[in-house]
Amino acid sequence: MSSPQWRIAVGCDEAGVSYKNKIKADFAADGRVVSVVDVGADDNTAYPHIAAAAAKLVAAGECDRALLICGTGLGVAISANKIKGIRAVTAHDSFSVERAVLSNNAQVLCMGERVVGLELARRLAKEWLGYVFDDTSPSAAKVAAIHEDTLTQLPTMATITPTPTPTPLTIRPHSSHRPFLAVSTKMYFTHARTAAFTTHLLSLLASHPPPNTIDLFLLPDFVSLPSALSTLSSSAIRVGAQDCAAADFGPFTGEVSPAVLREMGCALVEVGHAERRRLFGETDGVVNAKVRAVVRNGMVPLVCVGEVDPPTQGDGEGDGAVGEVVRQVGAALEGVDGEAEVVVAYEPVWAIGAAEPAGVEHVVRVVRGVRESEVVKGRKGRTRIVYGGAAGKGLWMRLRGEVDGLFLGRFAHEPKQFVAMIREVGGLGAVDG
Ligand SMILES: O=C[C@H](O)COP(=O)(O)O
Repeated sequence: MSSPQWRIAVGCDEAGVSYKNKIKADFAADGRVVSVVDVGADDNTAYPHIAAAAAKLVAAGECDRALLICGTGLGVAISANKIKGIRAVTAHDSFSVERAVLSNNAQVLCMGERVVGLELARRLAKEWLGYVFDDTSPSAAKVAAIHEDTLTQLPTMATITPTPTPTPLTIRPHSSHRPFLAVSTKMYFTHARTAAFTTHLLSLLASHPPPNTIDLFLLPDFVSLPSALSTLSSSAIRVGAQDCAAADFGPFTGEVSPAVLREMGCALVEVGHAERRRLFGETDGVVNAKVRAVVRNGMVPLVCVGEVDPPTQGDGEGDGAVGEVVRQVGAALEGVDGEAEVVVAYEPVWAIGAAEPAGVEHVVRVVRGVRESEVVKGRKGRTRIVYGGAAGKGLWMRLRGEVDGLFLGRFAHEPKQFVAMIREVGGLGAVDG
């Protein structure tokens, strides 16, 4: 058998620079290596980004293998394994390096500069080049099983099991749903600002990881969707769109198809925002057609509803709002599969763009009214009701247990603000600075 010709990606964080450079030079001089791509600049880039960049080259078929170095070899392995199709291992002994390839067909080898001596690391990297996985070996079926859907795919929103709440019923009387937290950039951002927002968000989350108990979404403008999807692909933040067409394809110049959004990787589509109803004349019928289009394409609709006028004394403390909002929810969900997952965003129109959110009592009254309405109670699919409209820091502590999450706008347009909200909803402490 002819000896393999490897295309190898190498990378490291600041703790692994000298080993990475030494082994990279070894590879360059090794006749079994045809190319070496160094994804790690010698700066202070955090290891998850380096590891993901190298793993993506392997996943995309642009490299055959990757060798990653950090302080322990652990963080880079964990990060690389987040990339679909990647099997990354940390190994510091000859037998493990051999089995990593022959038993596990691992394409990514990780080592720790603070764990193993340089000469051993170089020797292991050299040995590693000599192993080739045998597709006909008994290990092949086990390796294939690693990537079966049940093991590798994150649960879809519809199948995520709600987190059991340890909080007493008196504090969380109306909601045991997994919290939902989304931020829309509306049309406030340039494309460059969206890119800077996602990059900064990633770096903040690297040092302050979000709890995995919340569904997190960013809804950028359409044009910024591809880069946001790419940048956030290995993070806990999923990406959604702010609107879509009611049809999948056809002569609808300027529209964006829900099928294309799905194809791009969107999981959520906002429909019926008050600004679209007011500025673009979207009626209940249009909103309903779009909700059906989103569900038809396998995504979750974020259905925006809300009364136009603030409550006045003598309207039964907002009962007029309850009736109007329940009516809007009913219209939006008409003909929608009752088993489909839906997120309803209660956004009083008068609170959107305001300095303060609606009062807690008002929100609670309307949200309870929607939750107890036949249109929601009759649904089998998970139906979360979240609040939006000048939502910001501190609001979750006042509304939790009554709403299933928050839909954020201006007050999460700085990455630090969004991270602060994530931590608040996740029950984590504030971050200094
Ligand atoms: O899309 C988000 C909501 O409309 C809330 O926006 P806002 O918080 O800037 O008022």
